[in-house]
Amino acid sequence: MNSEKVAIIGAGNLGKSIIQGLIDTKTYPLENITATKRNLKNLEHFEKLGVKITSDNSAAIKDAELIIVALKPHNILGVLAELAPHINPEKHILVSLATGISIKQIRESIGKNLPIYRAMPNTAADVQESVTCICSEDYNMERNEKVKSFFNAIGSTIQINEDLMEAATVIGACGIAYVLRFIRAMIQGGIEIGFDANTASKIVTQTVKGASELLIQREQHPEYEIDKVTTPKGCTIAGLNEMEHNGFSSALIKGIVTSYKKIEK
Ligand SMILES: NC(=O)C1=CN([C@@H]2O[C@H](COP(=O)(O)OP(=O)(O)OC[C@H]3O[C@@H](n4cnc5c(N)ncnc54)[C@H](OP(=O)(O)O)[C@@H]3O)[C@@H](O)[C@H]2O)C=CC1
Ligand SMILES: O=C(O)[C@@H]1CCC=N1
Repeated sequence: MNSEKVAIIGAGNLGKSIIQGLIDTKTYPLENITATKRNLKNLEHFEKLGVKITSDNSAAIKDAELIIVALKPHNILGVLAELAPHINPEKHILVSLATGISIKQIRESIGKNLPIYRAMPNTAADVQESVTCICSEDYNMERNEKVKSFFNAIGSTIQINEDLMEAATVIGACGIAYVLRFIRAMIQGGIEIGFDANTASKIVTQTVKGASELLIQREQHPEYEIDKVTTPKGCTIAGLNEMEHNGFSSALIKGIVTSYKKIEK
């Protein structure tokens, strides 16, 4: 069990996924986690399990060491400026999850020289399968470990440079939505060729998991595994080529680049 207290400021979609993941791993005592948002209604189920909830951000960070800020990019700087008088640079470690907001902007809005990290997890935190990219200008090993250990509790972590945080947002965080849309399309195809939705979903989700595990465990290039499936003159290559003629890979790459350009830097 990790002993430090954690405040999660702005527990919306992402914040709640993280809290759910932490609850299931039991890596932090639940009474050491405080979650905030203005309307507390949909955090009440966490409170019943022992997580503290409040609308008072300054009260939430009072005893906390780790401050995880899961606010939207449009209001994070304003909320942090309000919170600044309550931030103690000797005690607090601040981790922002906000897309496109730099460490420099955060430091300027707080006006204090505290350790600031940016982290980009994804909503698979809910089931401890997030990959979280982390960057900081903090070279303190102990604090680095604390931040890494927080996100390792809900999946795995990768240390990157800040200039790659937007790219990490696109392939790691937006990536969940791209993959889910791909899965939905496969299920729809499965229904059209004969399966009921439930059975198609079971086959497709396990197939996606299996394909991922092949790459994760064997560390192979996707095309190496694709070659094993594509029988010459067979049905796989016929289908794959038809997908490519219709712009499958191109559509994905264009979508990724469009998402990337959409992030204001
Ligand atoms: N969703 C995702 O998959 C990912 C999101 N991100 C980033 O994480 C951040 C959060 O995204 P997401 O969870 O989707 O957004 P949400 O809008 O779902 O969550 C933000 C939460 O902040 C709360 N909030 C707003 N103002 C305040 C305030 N003054 N004090 C306390 N809480 C406040 C809101 O609740 P209320 O109105 O009740 O206060 C809301 O639930 C964003 O910056 C996003 O870019 C990063 C990776 C993945
Ligand atoms: O769509 C968005 O802007 C946020 C960033 C990553 C996931 N959701």
